[in-house]
Amino acid sequence: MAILLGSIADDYTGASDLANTLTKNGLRTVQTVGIPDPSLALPDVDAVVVSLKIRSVPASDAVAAAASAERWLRQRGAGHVLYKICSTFDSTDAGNIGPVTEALSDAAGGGIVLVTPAFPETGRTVYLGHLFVGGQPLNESPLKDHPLNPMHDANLVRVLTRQSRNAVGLIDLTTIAAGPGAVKMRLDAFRTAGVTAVIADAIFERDLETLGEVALETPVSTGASGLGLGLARALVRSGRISSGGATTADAIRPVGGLSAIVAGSCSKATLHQLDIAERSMPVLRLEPERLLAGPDEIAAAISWAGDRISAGPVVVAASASPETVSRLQSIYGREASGHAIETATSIITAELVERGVRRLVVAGGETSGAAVDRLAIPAFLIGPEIAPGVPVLRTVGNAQGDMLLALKSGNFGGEDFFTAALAMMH
Ligand SMILES: Nc1ncnc2c1ncn2[C@@H]1O[C@H](COP(=O)(O)OP(=O)(O)OP(=O)(O)O)[C@@H](O)[C@H]1O
Ligand SMILES: O=C(O)[C@@H](O)C(=O)CO
Repeated sequence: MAILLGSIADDYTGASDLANTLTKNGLRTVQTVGIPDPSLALPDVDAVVVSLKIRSVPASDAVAAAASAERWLRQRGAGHVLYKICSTFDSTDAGNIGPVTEALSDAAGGGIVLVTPAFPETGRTVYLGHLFVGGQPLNESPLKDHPLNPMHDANLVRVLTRQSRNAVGLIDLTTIAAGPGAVKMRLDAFRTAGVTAVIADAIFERDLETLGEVALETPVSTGASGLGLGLARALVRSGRISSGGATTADAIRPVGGLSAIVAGSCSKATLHQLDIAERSMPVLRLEPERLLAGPDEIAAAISWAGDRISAGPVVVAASASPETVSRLQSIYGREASGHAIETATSIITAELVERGVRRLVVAGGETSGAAVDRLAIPAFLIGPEIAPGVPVLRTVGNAQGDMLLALKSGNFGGEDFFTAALAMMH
């Protein structure tokens, strides 16, 4: 299997978001969970998205994991590797976007890297290097209260500079509107000045098409699904996609079994989706303090779900408001509480699957990563889109048999996302 485009995603929901975008734009795509075991038979595809859980780990661990994935992708023919980051640039001053971008660039011989988290379809735009989430600058958006990576600066040149060894440049919208030739000239000037990463503005899909065309001529880029769209369209335009396009129908053949939703995302969108779900299905709100105190809360949740699940889908949620999250973090620490809650939600997920759940929605990137790892699912085929950035996924090579999943990024999906997702999974 020779692939045209490789991607390393820093979390699992982000990986499915990108895989969805690549599929919608004509690339046959598979999402793997980590570097797949050689024994796993992967379908014939144009693009592979390797999901890693490296957004909120120490930078040196993120660099090592990304470097191995890059080698694996290059060995399979990938001429370009996109490092898929969050469209809200989730990271801290300690990394990991800067260190991983520089390491991937070094591995590819040291070229300049285009960086943009723009994803206009979900309201993420970049202007003069400043990231907007809907109508708000990043630092005024709900991302200011993110449990793991609170974002307090909308100026991405500054944010990336704090994470990088080398200088960071900006390619502004005026240059991008002038087309690929103008962008290449600007990149050349930056390269001569020793800059190794540039934040690129993008507001409309046409900006991302320009950036995708330029990026495809370089070995590495860093961005969200918008840049994926640009790269996919550039590949299709180049005539190098021979497959006649991607299809998603096969991925949603019915799997039967029970269905459940597990949420660990504390994002504003998820909190509202949980309130709406409460009107139509049983929702268990876990007590985070009790989750951290010992195994009793996990056992109680499994028993609560076991009593109800044969009658219809159930929801188990750790999610809480920013005030509750900060109170917990001030007692137990940010990383320790996040990690303990992810472990708890992943144990509950695995127990639900043990009891026959085959259709599963997980809300939150870190939460999804922990759950998918515990289930040891090796890879996913990409099905149709439920909401922008969230496709139905079908497991490949799963020990429990075929399952359908949706891994929802915290801020994605309309208010009825959970019922909409389950309505597409049979
Ligand atoms: N009640 C809570 N108090 C403190 N932390 C919590 C609570 N509930 C969940 N968490 C933690 O908050 C973090 C949420 O991150 P996660 O990536 O799952 O969601 P998200 O950031 O909304 O999603 P995404 O990364 O896809 O945008 C996880 O580490 C989770 O364990
Ligand atoms: O880009 C996004 O916003 C999402 O795919 C994501 O990465 C959230 O975890």
